[in-house]
Amino acid sequence: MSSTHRVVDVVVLGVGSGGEHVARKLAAAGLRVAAVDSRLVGGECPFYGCTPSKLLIRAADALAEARRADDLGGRVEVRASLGPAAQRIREATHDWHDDDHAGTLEEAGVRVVRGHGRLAGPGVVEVDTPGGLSRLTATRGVVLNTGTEPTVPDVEGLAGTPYWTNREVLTVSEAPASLALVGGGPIGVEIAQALHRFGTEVTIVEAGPRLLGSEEPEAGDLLAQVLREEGVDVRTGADLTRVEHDGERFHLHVDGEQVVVERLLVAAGRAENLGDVGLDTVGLDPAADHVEVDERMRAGERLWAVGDITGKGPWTHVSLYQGELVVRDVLGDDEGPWADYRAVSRVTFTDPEVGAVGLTEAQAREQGIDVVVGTADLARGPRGWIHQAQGLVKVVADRERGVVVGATTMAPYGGEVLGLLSTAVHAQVPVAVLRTMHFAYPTFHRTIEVALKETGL
Ligand SMILES: Cc1cc2nc3c(=O)[nH]c(=O)nc-3n(C[C@H](O)[C@H](O)[C@H](O)COP(=O)(O)OP(=O)(O)OC[C@H]3O[C@@H](n4cnc5c(N)ncnc54)[C@H](O)[C@@H]3O)c2cc1C
Ligand SMILES: NC(=O)c1ccc[n+]([C@@H]2O[C@H](COP(=O)([O-])OP(=O)(O)OC[C@H]3O[C@@H](n4cnc5c(N)ncnc54)[C@H](O)[C@@H]3O)[C@@H](O)[C@H]2O)c1
Repeated sequence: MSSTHRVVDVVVLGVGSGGEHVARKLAAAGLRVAAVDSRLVGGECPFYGCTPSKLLIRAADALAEARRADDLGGRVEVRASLGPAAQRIREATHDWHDDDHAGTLEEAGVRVVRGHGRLAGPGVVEVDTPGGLSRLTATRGVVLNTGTEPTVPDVEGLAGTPYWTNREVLTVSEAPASLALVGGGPIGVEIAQALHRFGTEVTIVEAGPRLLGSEEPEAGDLLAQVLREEGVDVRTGADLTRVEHDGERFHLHVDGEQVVVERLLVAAGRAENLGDVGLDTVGLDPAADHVEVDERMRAGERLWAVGDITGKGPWTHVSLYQGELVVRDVLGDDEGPWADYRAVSRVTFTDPEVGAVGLTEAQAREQGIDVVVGTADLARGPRGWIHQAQGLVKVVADRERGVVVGATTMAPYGGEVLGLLSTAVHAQVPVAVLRTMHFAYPTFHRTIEVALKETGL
């Protein structure tokens, strides 16, 4: 095996959303940049995450809306087919080839290196490439962006069965007849509802007491109700003790019953890719859950980290936000502002969508905030009633400071409705000021006014 050595300014190790942004921007600024990836340059989001899942959901929502027309405007016959959505996904992912990412990085002057990379001391990365060992020395430093892998729970019999993770389910071109999902987090609920709308018989097996366990309990409970009304079998607090595959079907042993399905999707969380990236060579603990970063995303000597591995929020927009901070730090910006996670927003793209920003009520109480909440039922608002939609708005406010510190907007396009409250949390707009706003009639966001009033602030 041969070995090569190259000196650059910056090495991006793992090219997810934030790493790709860093590599492109620093190369455009004239720096010598190498970007190392062992799989697809661009990471999970464009190939197996956000983009394909949202294309699937867009198609499934169109089916649901067409079915609603039956009650509202006349007879509509829906014959669902996954074909067009699968085709759009294939186009968007270039059939799971990363030319659009790696190629454009190379055009921007980035040297793309394929293979598993590891830190080998401050500013040094070694890559197992198909042609041998490649040693990269980064004079300014390394940006670590190695992301996550699906976690597979330790359930008897599960290992060795042909289960799917997000990486398989988003590549299919036909909806399975039946599917069980292990996990009722964002991946589980989004895919469960979408495939159910394409005709798949769906069972969600969630060990925790509710769906979307990290969000407000009211949202998880209402989502379970919505999914059940739609026909999804939602089992929360479920104890999955064993899985078998008989060559054709999966048999799940859940709470003493058997659930028999054609396909099984494991959506039970993610594990950070930190075990084999040489963290010990830079004085960091390879067994830690996350890489600790400061407000400039610095993680050690000549080392920055961005994305899911920082534990600041496992979303693409957080990775991109952090990537931009690294770009500014590398290019010598001394002004800031630096990282601020008070108003991190996120959206689960079910129907209705669950948008959230900042702290949940429980998190605010844990922080010792004198909490006051306001909750309002979207169905009682004018547009909620017109649309026969279900949803809610919950605001979590700091009584002492009179500002909103967190909020949930569950509604059709709830992720868009969230914008107003994201601004409120980010800019610390007093509740008293928000309550004097004009809320257009009859919008979904009028329900925010009701929730704000409920706080009594
Ligand atoms: C199904 C699904 C849907 C999602 N939907 C959304 C959504 O709608 N909105 C949203 O904001 N987020 C969503 N997410 C989360 C989002 O995908 C991630 O937060 C996002 O990809 C950011 O990840 P990252 O930057 O940490 O790196 P990743 O995208 O995880 O990329 C890490 C890269 O590092 C590479 N790598 C790892 N180790 C090494 C190594 N040792 N050597 C070389 N290369 C290595 C990997 O091959 C990979 O390319 C979704 C996730 C999933 C799974
Ligand atoms: N719209 C979005 O922004 C979006 C969409 C999908 C995924 N994501 C991100 O991707 C990441 C992964 O999503 P996820 O849904 O896999 O993770 P998650 O950790 O949020 O949820 C996993 C769920 O699986 C359950 N679980 C774990 N082991 C189980 C078992 N043995 N039996 C039954 N249930 C079990 C957990 O209780 C949990 O509710 C998340 O961090 C999420 O934020 C984001």
